[in-house]
Amino acid sequence: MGSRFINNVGLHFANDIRYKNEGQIGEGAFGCVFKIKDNQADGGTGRRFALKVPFSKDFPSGEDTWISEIGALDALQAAAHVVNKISIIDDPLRRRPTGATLVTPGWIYLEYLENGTFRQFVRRLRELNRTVPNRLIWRIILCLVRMSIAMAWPNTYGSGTERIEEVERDNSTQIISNADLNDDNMMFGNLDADGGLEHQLTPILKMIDMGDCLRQRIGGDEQWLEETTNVLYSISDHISTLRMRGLRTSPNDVPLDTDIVNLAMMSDRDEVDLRAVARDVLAAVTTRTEAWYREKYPRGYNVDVESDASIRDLVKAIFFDADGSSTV
Ligand SMILES: Nc1ncnc2c1ncn2[C@@H]1O[C@H](COP(=O)(O)OP(=O)(O)OP(=O)(O)O)[C@@H](O)[C@H]1O
Repeated sequence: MGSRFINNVGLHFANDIRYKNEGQIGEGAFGCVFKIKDNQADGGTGRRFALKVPFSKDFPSGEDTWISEIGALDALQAAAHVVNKISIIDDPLRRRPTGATLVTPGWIYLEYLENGTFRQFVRRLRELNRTVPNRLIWRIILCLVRMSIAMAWPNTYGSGTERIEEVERDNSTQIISNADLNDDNMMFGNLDADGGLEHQLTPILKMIDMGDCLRQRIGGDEQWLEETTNVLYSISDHISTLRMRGLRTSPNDVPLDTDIVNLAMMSDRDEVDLRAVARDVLAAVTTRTEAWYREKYPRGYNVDVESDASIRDLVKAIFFDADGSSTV
């Protein structure tokens, strides 16, 4: 879309010393995404955020069960594996600077996710051509499962502080599904020193683009099973991709977990139980430690690849170059 549109967004930020527009970082079919630096944040360390502006029309505010992107983001705002919508005080886009003729009915500010898309991650794994530890793959699968849990129990994540998604005992009365959960629509955030088992070694993966979401009322248990199975189908392609990237570069490497291989084939099944998948994946992340793999493969295998140090090393190679700046 035209540079006039981009310049127009720029004009709104140009005279506001609180922010620096660091330029366009993405352009999709329906809008532009900009990277904005907040000069005041954290005492001047310059936290970034993303600004998503549609070219025209509104964020489609759907017919039938389709919901708008803002609606979907609001519905899942407290889910840890969904990008956070943020608000800024005295929003520069609400002012009318001289010369600006920006025509857009809406925009959203999002937390800035530093570490690139799932697609870039997979490309980087291919380039590196190194054995991918099972423990790394399990952690990323758990992020995908957590996203599915958020979609399966949207009533739980509409408000409150951000929390890790957990399955609930009762089925929900509605679900939200993302018809476009492709590999460009998930991005990695940061490592989290307090992120426990899940995000201390591997950065969090979040759903970012919710422009094609459906909200469905659930009539009963059968429908719930059908719809949550569909939600799981939407992550199964990505698990298959991880399985394909689960390269073993030497016959001595610990083999790719057969349970990962089985999960990658879940779209062959008519019904998949989200609670069972969540339980099994969480159990794998929790119990399949380096020691677990060492016990399973006692002799002749290179189990070092499953160590925390090896995962850290690979994560550094995937997401950071030597000077610490992002490679993706
Ligand atoms: N929160 C974010 N942090 C960092 N980069 C982002 C963020 N959101 C979007 N981007 C960048 O902008 C690109 C486009 O974002 P997004 O998919 O949300 O836009 P879109 O216009 O809906 O695209 P499309 O409809 O074609 O999928 C992403 O692939 C990513 O590179």
